[in-house]
Amino acid sequence: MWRRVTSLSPVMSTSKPTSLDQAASGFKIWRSSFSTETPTMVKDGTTSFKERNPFITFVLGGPGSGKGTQCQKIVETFGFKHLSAGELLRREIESNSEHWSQMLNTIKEGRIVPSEVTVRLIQQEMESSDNNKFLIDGFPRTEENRIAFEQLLGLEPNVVLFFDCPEEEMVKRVLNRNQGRVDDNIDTVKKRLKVFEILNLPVIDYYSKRGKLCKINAVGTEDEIFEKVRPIFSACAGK
Ligand SMILES: Nc1ncnc2c1ncn2[C@@H]1O[C@H](COP(=O)(O)OP(=O)(O)OP(=O)(O)O)[C@@H](O)[C@H]1O
Ligand SMILES: O=c1ccn([C@@H]2O[C@H](COP(=O)(O)O)[C@@H](O)[C@H]2O)c(=O)[nH]1
Ligand SMILES: [Mg+2]
Repeated sequence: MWRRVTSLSPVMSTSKPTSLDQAASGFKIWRSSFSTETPTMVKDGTTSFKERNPFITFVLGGPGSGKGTQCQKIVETFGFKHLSAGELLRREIESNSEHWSQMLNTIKEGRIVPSEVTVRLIQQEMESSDNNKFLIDGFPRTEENRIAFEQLLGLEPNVVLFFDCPEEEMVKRVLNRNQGRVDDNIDTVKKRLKVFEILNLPVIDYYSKRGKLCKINAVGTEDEIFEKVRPIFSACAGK
């Protein structure tokens, strides 16, 4: 019942002056204060992150599709480092970092935080990790996110998981989650579903065309779903 998309409403902020950008014009000052320097530059003979040749998995799916739940199981079984983009943003808000109130409002509205913010947070976590296998959960949300990540880090994902779940099931799971998230309410969930359909499905389609997508039916118990995930990583981990 929430699948109909009537317009490209103000769901994200882009770096080019499009109509979407105008709709999100409240972000302009916020965005301009973030550095665009590429932190992967080699400094003083140190190795760039790209040269570590990390194994990168993007984990995508609508709100409540079970991304975080399955990431936890992948971590336990295959030893990946789990980076949830939403969690990194929530941590920034809790630490009262600069722009915390814009981030909070964006999340309450189910919209997308500018790429430079999210990519910077993900990049910092990756570069400071000893682990070289990453699960990047809930990112990229938009084509702009995807391009920003690939350009700034000079890296593409090795695998993209897509947890495909019916909307009714996603709504039920989110509303039962009980973790005190500001976006776990019916109004925000409707908006997040719309944003997912308009902005995230094209990213999923892009990786499908590149032969990188593993689409998983996310209906069933958590263990049943993990049994569909396991073979994807078993091949490279020998488990
Ligand atoms: N297969 C499942 N069956 C029933 N409930 C599930 C299943 N997988 C996860 N859940 C529950 O559904 C809720 C949402 O799961 P989870 O947080 O993993 O989703 P998510 O995709 O990370 O969502 P979001 O994008 O909102 O962060 C949680 O309460 C979780 O315990
Ligand atoms: O790359 C991202 C990831 C998340 N957001 C915002 O955070 C919320 C919650 O994300 P979850 O992955 O569901 O935890 C999401 O609805 C967005 O508002 C983002 O802007 N960019
Ligand atoms: Mg999650």
